[in-house]
Amino acid sequence: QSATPATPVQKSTPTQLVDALNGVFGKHPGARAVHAKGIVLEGTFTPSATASSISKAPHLQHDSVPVTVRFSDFAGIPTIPDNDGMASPRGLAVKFHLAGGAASDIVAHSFNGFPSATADDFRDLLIALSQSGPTAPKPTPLDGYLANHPAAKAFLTAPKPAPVSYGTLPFFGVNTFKFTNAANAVTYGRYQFLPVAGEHYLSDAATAKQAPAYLGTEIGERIKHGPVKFKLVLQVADASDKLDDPSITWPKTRRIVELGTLSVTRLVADNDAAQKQLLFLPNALPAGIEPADPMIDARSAAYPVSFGRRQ
Ligand code: HEM
Repeated sequence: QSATPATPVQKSTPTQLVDALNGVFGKHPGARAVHAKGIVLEGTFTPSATASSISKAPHLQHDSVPVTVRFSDFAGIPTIPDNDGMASPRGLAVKFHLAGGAASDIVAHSFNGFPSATADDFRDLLIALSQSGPTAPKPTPLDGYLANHPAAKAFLTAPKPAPVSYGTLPFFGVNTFKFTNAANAVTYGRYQFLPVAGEHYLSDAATAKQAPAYLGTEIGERIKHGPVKFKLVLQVADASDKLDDPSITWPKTRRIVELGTLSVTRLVADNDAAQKQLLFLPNALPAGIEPADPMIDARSAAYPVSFGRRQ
């Protein structure tokens, strides 16, 4: 792996990061600062035979574990229509319920990349966005930001077609984790959830015809006919890959190791109560998995600020 240079100290506080999200989407009482509209389901995760070669984490050994899953639209707007442009990228958050009441989380989205290399950069982008509404004089702060941040420009302009289903989209962990197996061998990698049903998107014309809550309705119908499954795989870093910059997408040629199968089987009955009470933390990790990118801890400090505000 590339030697990581001394990490620059993060300047933004968790509160400033959440305030910056509120600056873009507005404040919506009771809602998450981003990924505000979602749906909670349950199921199981079954590790693959190769998972324990990567990590000694308990859910990556032999036994299946129960999971709670939340699919979401991107925007921090709880009424966002599922067919709106700001609903992408979609989110997938998974809570693995481990023995003894412990839990471990993965929080992923449907784009293989991130607009910003660091939490500070992300806050700068959010502030530029919030200052660049339709009435802002040109060039806007966002124009200036994007001129100097090609990864952010690529992220914002990349096509993000609406999916047929939450079950027909791949989701990407984006940040890099360090995995240690029982023999102390170390692997660096990024999670990917690959839909077993395949990737399926709607045409623009079909997207425009969808009901505002079509994704929630669709997933409820789909699971009546059988589990909605994803392969959880790890994209393994090459020696040349930068571990702490999620704005750089690694090439598709990287080694992929299968970690297991996520099987989503039922809707949670009181969905509003479940969404309110759920808090996913990217750094909720058992022994055998550690953050390898400082954005993971930055995210995990910001999420509880949003959680506190929506209680
Ligand atoms: C510095 C970067 C980031 C910041 C400051 C940030 C901030 C937040 C905040 C404040 C929430 C709401 C938490 C809550 O109320 O429970 C959230 C939720 C979420 N974020 Fe991030 N985030 C960042 C990076 C990312 C990345 C890289 C991804 C995808 C790989 C991501 C995906 C999600 C998803 C899917 C949710 C919804 C989780 C749920 O269902 O409860 N975020 N984020």
